Amino acid sequence: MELQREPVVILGAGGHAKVIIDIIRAQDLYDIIGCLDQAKNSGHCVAGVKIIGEDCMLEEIAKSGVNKAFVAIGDNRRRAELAHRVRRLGFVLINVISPHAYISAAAMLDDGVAVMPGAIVNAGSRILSNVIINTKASIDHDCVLESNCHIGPGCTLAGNVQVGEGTFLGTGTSVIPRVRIGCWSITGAGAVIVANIPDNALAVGVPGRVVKNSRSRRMS
Ligand SMILES: CC(=O)SCCNC(=O)CCNC(=O)[C@H](O)C(C)(C)COP(=O)(O)OP(=O)(O)OC[C@H]1O[C@@H](n2cnc3c(N)ncnc32)[C@H](O)[C@@H]1OP(=O)(O)O
Repeated sequence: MELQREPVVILGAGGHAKVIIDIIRAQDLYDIIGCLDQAKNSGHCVAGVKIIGEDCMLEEIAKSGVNKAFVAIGDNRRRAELAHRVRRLGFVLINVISPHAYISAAAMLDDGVAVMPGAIVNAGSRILSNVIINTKASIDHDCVLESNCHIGPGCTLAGNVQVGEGTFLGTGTSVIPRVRIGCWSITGAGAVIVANIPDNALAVGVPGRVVKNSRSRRMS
């Protein structure tokens, strides 16, 4: 008997959404009813999926009986805001996990999480809501990734690392064991983090040093 796929709506239609669509197709659990984006892009397609309108259509979509959504937006603050809004409208946020990622059975994932191809999540790690674990990133044992953070492509987190809410780790960041990176911070591509990083900091280099405040920057 063929499995019934559930309908899901995607918020966002950029490069990140393109990868999310690819993984949802590989998961083979959901039928994508369309993407929501800015009005000027309505009618266009992303990875073969139609942009059916703007976020203001969410209520109408909910009334039509669709109750699954995914926020496919790389910017951490915007993703957090939209996730809050779709939950208030009664949607359930699905997890988008590549079949080419390894997730330990002893790891815990909340909702709205994206795990891209080649990523690894080892035993005892906790991944909270709306986190992105990008391509080939590895999260070793007993890490905690707080909600709305984004672990960029190729990052390596050793054991017992904590990443605060809304933080973005740039491509190829490495973090040694037991370090905490605070909330809404950013690390530059290739940074090696060997000591705790406070909230709202931008840290770059080897070893990673805080060079400025992260507040004015986009998180992607
Ligand atoms: C699938 C995907 O694509 S997911 C998205 C992945 N995206 C990324 O990985 C982006 C990573 N981004 C970076 O590394 C950027 O360079 C950022 C975020 C660190 C730049 O942040 P900004 O606030 O624009 O900082 P700015 O460019 O002013 O740099 C500040 C200082 O840090 C230096 N710097 C910037 N990036 C780095 C880096 N990766 N490593 C070392 N030094 C760096 C700059 O040269 C500058 O030094 P100076 O003050 O001596 O001139």
